[in-house]
Amino acid sequence: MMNIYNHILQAKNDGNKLLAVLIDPDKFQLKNALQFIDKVNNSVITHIFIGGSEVGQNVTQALVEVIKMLTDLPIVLFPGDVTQISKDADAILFLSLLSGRNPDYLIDKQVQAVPLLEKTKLEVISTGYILIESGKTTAVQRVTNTLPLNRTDVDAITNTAKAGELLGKKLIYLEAGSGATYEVPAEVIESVKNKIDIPLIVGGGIRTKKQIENAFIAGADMVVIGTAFEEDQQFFEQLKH
Ligand SMILES: CC(C)=CCC/C(C)=C/CC/C(C)=C/CC/C(C)=C/COP(=O)(O)OP(=O)(O)O
Ligand SMILES: O=P(O)(O)OC[C@@H](O)CO
Ligand SMILES: [Mg+2]
Repeated sequence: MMNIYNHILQAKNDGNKLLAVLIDPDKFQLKNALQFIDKVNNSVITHIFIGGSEVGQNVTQALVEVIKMLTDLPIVLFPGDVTQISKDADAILFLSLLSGRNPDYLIDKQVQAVPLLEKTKLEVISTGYILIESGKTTAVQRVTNTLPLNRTDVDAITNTAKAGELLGKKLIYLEAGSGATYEVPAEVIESVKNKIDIPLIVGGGIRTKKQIENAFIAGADMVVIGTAFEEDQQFFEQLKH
């Protein structure tokens, strides 16, 4: 099987858009796994992301083990902390929070992660993570004690993304934050897309098919959705037509 990053790169080059469901171990009930993952398997979803800002110890490992039994889709860790590293996932977004100025989330968590990653075969995907102001204080902002970038400051966001690419990041992730009031603006996505060559992921506050399409049209290669699937499983149906 092609590795996960190369598959994302190929999809980007072929113009095949990708859609990830974000499962937050903090909220997901294991007893619902069979029914939920069955819906995921029968949808247009291409990736399963697992992560959260505030997740208890060992919860992620148990969740990954169960989900892995239920799907052939790639399982990608999207961790808020080193405690969310599970050897049974396929890959990990190795995030550095480029929008903030908190050294813990720029480099320290990553250093702490190294001995844990060395015990796994996880594919490590270096990702520049950029939090964008979205109408309310999000969990990422609270946990990291950083400020998001102003959603109207397109230049600052674009330059941050470009700096990430120049630093060698393999992906850029524009994040409005889970449950965001406003998703990442299309003009921000467009501007970043025009400046970088690496794949672009966009997430936070996307709740309709139209918003997904708008993000793709603006230039997102992958969209990530958590809340809309959590709160309304009819959303799987809406995506079919
Ligand atoms: C390097 C390793 C292994 C860990 C640190 C990784 C870094 C720098 C993370 C950045 C900051 C962070 C807290 C990211 C979390 C991203 C995430 C999974 C968000 C998902 O949503 P939640 O923030 O949990 O939303 P809810 O409020 O809906 O629960
Ligand atoms: O829960 P939602 O608002 O879909 O956001 C998920 C987001 O954190 C992924 O980037
Ligand atoms: Mg959470």
